[in-house]
Amino acid sequence: MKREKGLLIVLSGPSGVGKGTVRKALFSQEDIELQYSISMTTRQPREGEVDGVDYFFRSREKFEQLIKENRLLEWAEFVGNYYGTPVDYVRETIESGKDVLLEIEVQGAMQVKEVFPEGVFIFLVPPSLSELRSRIVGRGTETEDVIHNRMQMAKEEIDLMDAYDYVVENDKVEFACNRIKAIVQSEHCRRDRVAKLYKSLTEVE
Ligand SMILES: Nc1ncnc2c1ncn2[C@@H]1O[C@H](COP(=O)(O)OP(=O)(O)OP(=O)(O)O)[C@@H](O)[C@H]1O
Ligand SMILES: Nc1nc2c(ncn2[C@@H]2O[C@H](COP(=O)(O)O)[C@@H](O)[C@H]2O)c(=O)[nH]1
Repeated sequence: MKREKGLLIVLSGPSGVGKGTVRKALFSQEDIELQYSISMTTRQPREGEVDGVDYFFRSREKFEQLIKENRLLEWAEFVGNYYGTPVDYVRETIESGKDVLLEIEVQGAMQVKEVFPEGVFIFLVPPSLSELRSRIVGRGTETEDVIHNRMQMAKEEIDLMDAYDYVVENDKVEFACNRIKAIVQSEHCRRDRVAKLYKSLTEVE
């Protein structure tokens, strides 16, 4: 069904919970079509990460210039690096009737909520904090210092999960992916039903 406006879906959760892994699983499914909002960051690329695919990797100067020019929908400093969402892509995608997914941390998500309260806000949680630590360590991309800082941030982020519309456990990737798919499908059904009712109640006789 072609919709007038797409959904803005925000996926947050502590670093290492599996947002990227679950997102990739979601994007490989045939019964759901989402567009991914590629973020901008000042952090160094990890091995295998590609500019323009995983992130737009930019200098701090460039990032600060984009903040000044209001070209970011939201931005935040996370463990020493800037991260932000280019606004044009998000607006254009929604206006074209397609759903867009933002994978961002909580400070940024709260900024998006101010501008797009009609968004769908999903918080991904690990089965436990020790499992979260094992996942970050197992990924092998961060130093012990960074892992410590990210675990500290995780506790602060979990305190804010009440602000989200949905909390989804990432126990198994397949289960988490199916839960998110069900949320998106039910949000579509709900909004289509409200739009239909609104139309029928406001049509001139
Ligand atoms: N359900 C799961 N069970 C076990 N391991 C998982 C699960 N989901 C993800 N992982 C593993 O956890 C590690 C972190 O996953 P991922 O990089 O997707 O997390 P993230 O939330 O995107 O992290 P960041 O916010 O730091 O980018 C990866 O090694 C991934 O393979
Ligand atoms: N506020 C924003 N947070 C973002 C954005 N893109 C990614 N992120 C989040 O940052 C942390 C760290 O990411 P990593 O790739 O360095 O591990 C993680 O929680 C991401 O979800 C963004 O555009 N805005």
